[in-house]
Amino acid sequence: MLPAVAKLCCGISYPHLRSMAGKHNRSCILIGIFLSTVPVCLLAEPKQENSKSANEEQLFYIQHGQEAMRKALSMLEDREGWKVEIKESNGDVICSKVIPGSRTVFRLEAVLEASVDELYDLLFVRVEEMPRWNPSIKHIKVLKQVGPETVVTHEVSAEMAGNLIGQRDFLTVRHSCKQKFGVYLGGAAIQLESFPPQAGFVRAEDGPTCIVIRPLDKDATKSSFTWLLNVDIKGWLPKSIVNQALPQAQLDFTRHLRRHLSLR
Ligand SMILES: CC(C)CCC[C@@H](C)[C@H]1CC[C@H]2[C@@H]3CC=C4C[C@@H](O)CC[C@]4(C)[C@H]3CC[C@]12C
Repeated sequence: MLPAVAKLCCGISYPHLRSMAGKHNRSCILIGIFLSTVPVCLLAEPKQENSKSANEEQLFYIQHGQEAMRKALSMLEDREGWKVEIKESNGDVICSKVIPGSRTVFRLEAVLEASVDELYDLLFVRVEEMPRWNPSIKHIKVLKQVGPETVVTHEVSAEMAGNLIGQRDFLTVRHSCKQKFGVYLGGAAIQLESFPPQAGFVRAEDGPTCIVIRPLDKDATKSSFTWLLNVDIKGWLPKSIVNQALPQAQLDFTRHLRRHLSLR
């Protein structure tokens, strides 16, 4: 349905987008169309030439990542049913929504003083360096680099005083898509036989999740940052505690990111 709508829009009212799409190569052809404030993203199937050269395993990761991004974007696109949870004085807003299966997801919207490229670099390309500037994250390792747009990562959250939840680890496929209108970072948990849950850690499951970064002003020194946090942190915990800790984790993340940006 969504791709059909998007194709229709490209063909009829966005011919420049259609011609642009042809200029993008690789598996990641994504067209964000601003039907509302959140884009509808169209992900093309990986191209034939690509699938021939990439082995099946790589294709599996790419498709898993693309699928996560597509699902997360369609959650963001649905403007119904969001409840404002937190409004910060700096303009950051977090909304929540209960999705089928009774999990609560959180959407943070913020404006960051950095270009889309800078944020892409910090949050995707140099993801392993994140624990250096974000004390909520203990460790991030890229386990597999599946082409320039897709990675498999292992993350460990930091132990925090006063945090009732405790450390978690995550195994995630992260897929990125960089295009003229901004950057999309999608992800979803995966399981790897070669990387089973570690003793002493509760393996949490991230995703389908997505971060959308778009340029705000003409000189592109500011970007809008929309982050759908959709995580099953596992373990036996009261929902009330989890649903308080997660938006707090988003605020902390954004605070650390801003501080890091201010030190450049
Ligand atoms: C115990 C609970 C409360 C802690 C939850 C910690 C969560 C919020 C942390 C742990 C690992 C973190 C992720 C680590 C890596 C990335 C990849 C990057 O491209 C975007 C941010 C993102 C996706 C982080 C988002 C926040 C994250 C999921």
